[in-house]
Amino acid sequence: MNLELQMIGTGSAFAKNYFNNNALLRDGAFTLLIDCGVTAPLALHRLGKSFEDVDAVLITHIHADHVGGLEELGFKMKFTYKRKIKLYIAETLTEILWEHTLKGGLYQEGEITCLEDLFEVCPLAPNKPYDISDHIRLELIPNRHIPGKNSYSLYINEKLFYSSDMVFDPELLERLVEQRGCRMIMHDCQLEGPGNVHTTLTELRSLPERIRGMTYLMHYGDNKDDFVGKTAGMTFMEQGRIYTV
Ligand SMILES: O=c1ccn([C@@H]2O[C@@H]3COP(=O)(O)O[C@H]3[C@H]2O)c(=O)[nH]1
Ligand SMILES: [Zn+2]
Ligand SMILES: [Zn+2]
Repeated sequence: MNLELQMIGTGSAFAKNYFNNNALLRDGAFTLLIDCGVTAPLALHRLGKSFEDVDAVLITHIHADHVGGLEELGFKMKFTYKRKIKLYIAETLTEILWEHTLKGGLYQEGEITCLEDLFEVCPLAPNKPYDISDHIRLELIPNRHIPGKNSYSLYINEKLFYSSDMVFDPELLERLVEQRGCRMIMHDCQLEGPGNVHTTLTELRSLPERIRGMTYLMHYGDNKDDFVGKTAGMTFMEQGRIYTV
Protein backbone atom coordinates (compact mmCIF):
# COMPACT_ATOMS: atom_id res chain seq x y z
CA MET A 1 0.00 0.00 0.00
CA ASN A 2 1.23 3.48 -0.81
CA LEU A 3 1.56 6.02 1.96
CA GLU A 4 1.12 9.78 1.72
CA LEU A 5 3.79 12.08 3.07
CA GLN A 6 2.95 15.76 3.41
CA MET A 7 5.61 18.25 4.44
CA ILE A 8 3.95 20.71 6.81
CA GLY A 9 7.19 22.66 6.58
CA THR A 10 10.32 22.46 4.45
CA GLY A 11 12.46 25.16 6.04
CA SER A 12 15.80 25.12 7.80
CA ALA A 13 15.87 25.84 11.53
CA PHE A 14 15.84 29.62 11.21
CA ALA A 15 13.98 30.03 7.90
CA LYS A 16 11.23 32.63 7.91
CA ASN A 17 9.55 31.89 4.56
CA TYR A 18 9.05 28.24 5.38
CA PHE A 19 7.87 26.36 8.44
CA ASN A 20 10.09 23.90 10.32
CA ASN A 21 10.92 20.71 8.45
CA ASN A 22 8.16 18.49 9.84
CA ALA A 23 5.89 16.04 8.03
CA LEU A 24 2.66 14.10 8.21
CA LEU A 25 2.89 10.46 7.15
CA ARG A 26 -0.51 8.91 6.46
CA ASP A 27 -1.53 5.29 6.29
CA GLY A 28 -5.25 5.40 5.54
CA ALA A 29 -6.87 6.87 8.63
CA PHE A 30 -3.67 6.77 10.72
CA THR A 31 -1.52 9.92 10.77
CA LEU A 32 2.01 10.13 12.15
CA LEU A 33 3.60 13.53 12.74
CA ILE A 34 7.32 13.34 12.00
CA ASP A 35 8.95 15.90 14.27
CA CYS A 36 7.05 18.68 15.98
CA GLY A 37 8.94 21.96 15.79
CA VAL A 38 8.12 25.41 17.10
CA THR A 39 6.11 26.19 13.97
CA ALA A 40 4.16 22.89 13.78
CA PRO A 41 0.91 24.23 15.34
CA LEU A 42 0.73 27.15 12.89
CA ALA A 43 1.85 25.02 9.96
CA LEU A 44 -0.97 22.55 10.64
CA HIS A 45 -3.43 25.41 11.07
CA ARG A 46 -2.46 26.81 7.66
CA LEU A 47 -3.28 23.40 6.16
CA GLY A 48 -6.69 23.39 7.86
CA LYS A 49 -5.48 20.85 10.40
CA SER A 50 -4.61 20.67 14.07
CA PHE A 51 -3.06 18.27 16.57
CA GLU A 52 -6.51 16.69 16.76
CA ASP A 53 -5.73 15.09 13.38
CA VAL A 54 -2.55 13.44 14.67
CA ASP A 55 -2.50 9.85 15.97
CA ALA A 56 1.18 9.57 16.89
CA VAL A 57 4.33 11.68 16.87
CA LEU A 58 7.90 10.66 16.13
CA ILE A 59 10.97 12.68 17.14
CA THR A 60 14.26 12.40 15.26
CA HIS A 61 16.41 14.53 17.57
CA ILE A 62 16.27 17.35 20.05
CA HIS A 63 16.44 20.73 18.36
CA ALA A 64 13.65 23.31 18.60
CA ASP A 65 12.68 22.97 14.93
CA HIS A 66 11.98 19.29 15.68
CA VAL A 67 10.61 19.31 19.25
CA GLY A 68 9.64 22.93 20.03
CA GLY A 69 5.93 22.28 19.40
CA LEU A 70 5.69 19.38 21.84
CA GLU A 71 4.69 21.57 24.77
CA GLU A 72 1.59 22.72 22.91
CA LEU A 73 0.95 19.19 21.66
CA GLY A 74 1.21 17.80 25.21
CA PHE A 75 -1.10 20.42 26.73
CA LYS A 76 -3.66 20.14 23.93
CA MET A 77 -3.79 16.37 24.16
CA LYS A 78 -4.17 16.40 27.94
CA PHE A 79 -6.58 19.26 28.47
CA THR A 80 -8.41 19.72 25.15
CA TYR A 81 -8.52 16.38 23.34
CA LYS A 82 -8.12 14.27 26.50
CA ARG A 83 -6.21 11.44 24.90
CA LYS A 84 -2.69 10.09 24.95
CA ILE A 85 -1.07 9.58 21.58
CA LYS A 86 2.00 7.44 21.02
CA LEU A 87 5.36 9.18 21.16
CA TYR A 88 7.95 7.28 19.13
CA ILE A 89 11.43 8.27 20.13
CA ALA A 90 14.87 6.69 20.39
CA GLU A 91 15.41 5.14 23.80
CA THR A 92 18.53 7.32 24.13
CA LEU A 93 16.41 10.49 23.94
CA THR A 94 13.45 9.88 26.27
CA GLU A 95 15.05 11.13 29.48
CA ILE A 96 16.78 14.10 27.90
CA LEU A 97 13.56 15.15 26.15
CA TRP A 98 11.72 15.38 29.47
CA GLU A 99 14.49 16.54 31.79
CA HIS A 100 16.24 18.99 29.49
CA THR A 101 13.53 20.16 27.11
CA LEU A 102 9.90 19.73 28.22
CA LYS A 103 9.79 19.57 32.03
CA GLY A 104 10.25 23.32 32.49
CA GLY A 105 7.07 24.14 30.61
CA LEU A 106 4.89 21.09 31.17
CA TYR A 107 5.51 20.11 34.82
CA GLN A 108 2.47 20.36 37.09
CA GLU A 109 2.52 18.83 40.57
CA GLY A 110 0.25 15.80 40.73
CA GLU A 111 -0.81 16.22 37.08
CA ILE A 112 2.17 16.15 34.77
CA THR A 113 5.37 14.82 36.25
CA CYS A 114 6.80 12.74 33.43
CA LEU A 115 6.46 12.13 29.68
CA GLU A 116 4.15 9.19 30.37
CA ASP A 117 1.56 11.55 31.91
CA LEU A 118 1.11 13.04 28.44
CA PHE A 119 2.08 10.41 25.91
CA GLU A 120 2.16 6.68 25.44
CA VAL A 121 5.92 6.61 25.20
CA CYS A 122 7.29 4.04 22.74
CA PRO A 123 11.10 3.92 23.00
CA LEU A 124 12.76 2.65 19.84
CA ALA A 125 16.06 0.83 19.52
CA PRO A 126 18.20 1.88 16.54
CA ASN A 127 18.58 -0.23 13.40
CA LYS A 128 15.48 -2.26 14.17
CA PRO A 129 12.24 -2.09 12.17
CA TYR A 130 8.98 -1.42 14.01
CA ASP A 131 5.46 -1.76 12.65
CA ILE A 132 3.80 1.39 13.91
CA SER A 133 0.57 1.03 11.94
CA ASP A 134 -0.97 -1.49 9.55
CA HIS A 135 1.21 -0.27 6.69
CA ILE A 136 4.05 1.77 8.21
CA ARG A 137 7.28 -0.02 9.09
CA LEU A 138 9.89 2.31 10.37
CA GLU A 139 13.51 2.06 11.47
CA LEU A 140 15.71 4.62 13.19
CA ILE A 141 19.15 4.92 11.63
CA PRO A 142 21.68 6.71 13.84
CA ASN A 143 23.28 9.58 11.94
CA ARG A 144 25.92 12.25 12.48
CA HIS A 145 24.56 15.72 13.14
CA ILE A 146 25.91 17.43 16.27
CA PRO A 147 28.93 16.08 18.17
CA GLY A 148 27.81 14.29 21.33
CA LYS A 149 24.12 14.47 20.45
CA ASN A 150 22.12 11.42 19.40
CA SER A 151 20.12 12.01 16.24
CA TYR A 152 18.41 9.71 13.79
CA SER A 153 17.31 9.35 10.21
CA LEU A 154 14.33 7.22 9.25
CA TYR A 155 14.02 4.30 6.89
CA ILE A 156 10.37 3.82 6.04
CA ASN A 157 8.82 0.70 4.50
CA GLU A 158 12.19 -0.47 3.14
CA LYS A 159 12.04 2.17 0.42
CA LEU A 160 12.14 5.75 1.74
CA PHE A 161 15.14 7.29 3.49
CA TYR A 162 14.22 10.46 5.40
CA SER A 163 17.44 12.06 6.57
CA SER A 164 16.12 14.53 9.11
CA ASP A 165 19.25 16.54 10.04
CA MET A 166 22.66 15.05 9.27
CA VAL A 167 26.06 15.74 7.82
CA PHE A 168 26.84 14.23 4.43
CA ASP A 169 27.13 10.46 4.54
CA PRO A 170 27.32 9.21 0.94
CA GLU A 171 28.33 5.70 2.04
CA LEU A 172 25.08 5.35 3.98
CA LEU A 173 23.01 6.52 1.01
CA GLU A 174 24.83 4.20 -1.40
CA ARG A 175 24.45 1.27 1.01
CA LEU A 176 20.70 1.88 1.35
CA VAL A 177 20.22 2.13 -2.41
CA GLU A 178 22.50 -0.71 -3.47
CA GLN A 179 21.89 -3.18 -0.63
CA ARG A 180 18.48 -2.39 0.83
CA GLY A 181 16.42 -1.34 -2.18
CA CYS A 182 15.94 2.29 -1.17
CA ARG A 183 14.00 4.05 -3.93
CA MET A 184 13.39 7.54 -2.55
CA ILE A 185 15.55 9.87 -0.47
CA MET A 186 14.28 12.96 1.31
CA HIS A 187 17.38 14.84 2.40
CA ASP A 188 18.17 17.98 4.35
CA CYS A 189 19.89 20.51 2.13
CA GLN A 190 21.94 23.47 3.28
CA LEU A 191 22.09 25.77 0.28
CA GLU A 192 25.29 27.67 1.06
CA GLY A 193 28.39 27.66 3.22
CA PRO A 194 30.22 24.76 4.81
CA GLY A 195 28.01 21.94 6.07
CA ASN A 196 29.15 21.86 9.66
CA VAL A 197 26.04 20.11 10.96
CA HIS A 198 24.00 19.64 7.78
CA THR A 199 24.52 18.29 4.27
CA THR A 200 25.16 20.96 1.65
CA LEU A 201 23.74 21.19 -1.85
CA THR A 202 27.31 21.02 -3.16
CA GLU A 203 27.84 17.70 -1.37
CA LEU A 204 24.54 16.29 -2.60
CA ARG A 205 25.43 17.32 -6.17
CA SER A 206 28.44 14.98 -5.91
CA LEU A 207 26.24 11.89 -5.50
CA PRO A 208 25.96 9.43 -8.41
CA GLU A 209 23.28 10.39 -10.96
CA ARG A 210 21.16 7.34 -10.08
CA ILE A 211 20.93 8.51 -6.46
CA ARG A 212 20.39 12.17 -7.35
CA GLY A 213 17.42 11.13 -9.49
CA MET A 214 15.62 9.75 -6.43
CA THR A 215 16.61 12.56 -4.08
CA TYR A 216 14.18 15.20 -2.82
CA LEU A 217 15.54 18.23 -0.98
CA MET A 218 14.09 19.62 2.23
CA HIS A 219 15.16 21.64 5.31
CA TYR A 220 16.34 24.49 3.07
CA GLY A 221 16.83 28.21 3.58
CA ASP A 222 14.66 31.16 2.55
CA ASN A 223 16.59 31.71 -0.69
CA LYS A 224 15.69 28.28 -2.12
CA ASP A 225 14.27 29.79 -5.31
CA ASP A 226 17.77 31.06 -6.26
CA PHE A 227 18.84 27.41 -6.54
CA VAL A 228 16.03 26.01 -8.65
CA GLY A 229 17.62 24.48 -11.75
CA LYS A 230 20.98 24.16 -9.99
CA THR A 231 20.37 20.87 -8.21
CA ALA A 232 21.80 18.39 -10.71
CA GLY A 233 18.51 16.55 -11.13
CA MET A 234 17.42 16.60 -7.50
CA THR A 235 13.97 17.95 -6.67
CA PHE A 236 13.08 20.56 -4.08
CA MET A 237 10.19 19.37 -1.91
CA GLU A 238 7.25 21.73 -1.68
CA GLN A 239 5.73 22.72 1.60
CA GLY A 240 2.15 21.49 1.89
CA ARG A 241 2.37 19.15 -1.08
CA ILE A 242 1.44 15.50 -0.63
CA TYR A 243 3.97 12.95 -1.92
CA THR A 244 3.09 9.33 -2.58
CA VAL A 245 5.60 7.01 -0.95
O1 LIG B 1 27.35 23.83 15.29
C1 LIG B 1 26.24 24.28 14.97
C2 LIG B 1 25.08 23.95 15.69
C3 LIG B 1 23.87 24.46 15.30
N1 LIG B 1 23.81 25.31 14.23
C4 LIG B 1 22.50 25.88 13.80
O2 LIG B 1 21.53 25.62 14.80
C5 LIG B 1 20.47 24.88 14.21
C6 LIG B 1 19.74 23.96 15.10
O3 LIG B 1 18.73 23.28 14.34
P1 LIG B 1 19.19 22.52 12.98
O4 LIG B 1 19.99 21.34 13.36
O5 LIG B 1 18.03 22.39 12.09
O6 LIG B 1 20.16 23.55 12.28
C7 LIG B 1 21.15 24.08 13.12
C8 LIG B 1 22.02 25.17 12.53
O7 LIG B 1 21.26 26.03 11.75
C9 LIG B 1 24.93 25.63 13.52
O8 LIG B 1 24.89 26.36 12.54
N2 LIG B 1 26.12 25.11 13.92
ZN1 LIG C 1 16.50 20.95 11.87
ZN1 LIG D 1 19.06 19.55 14.12
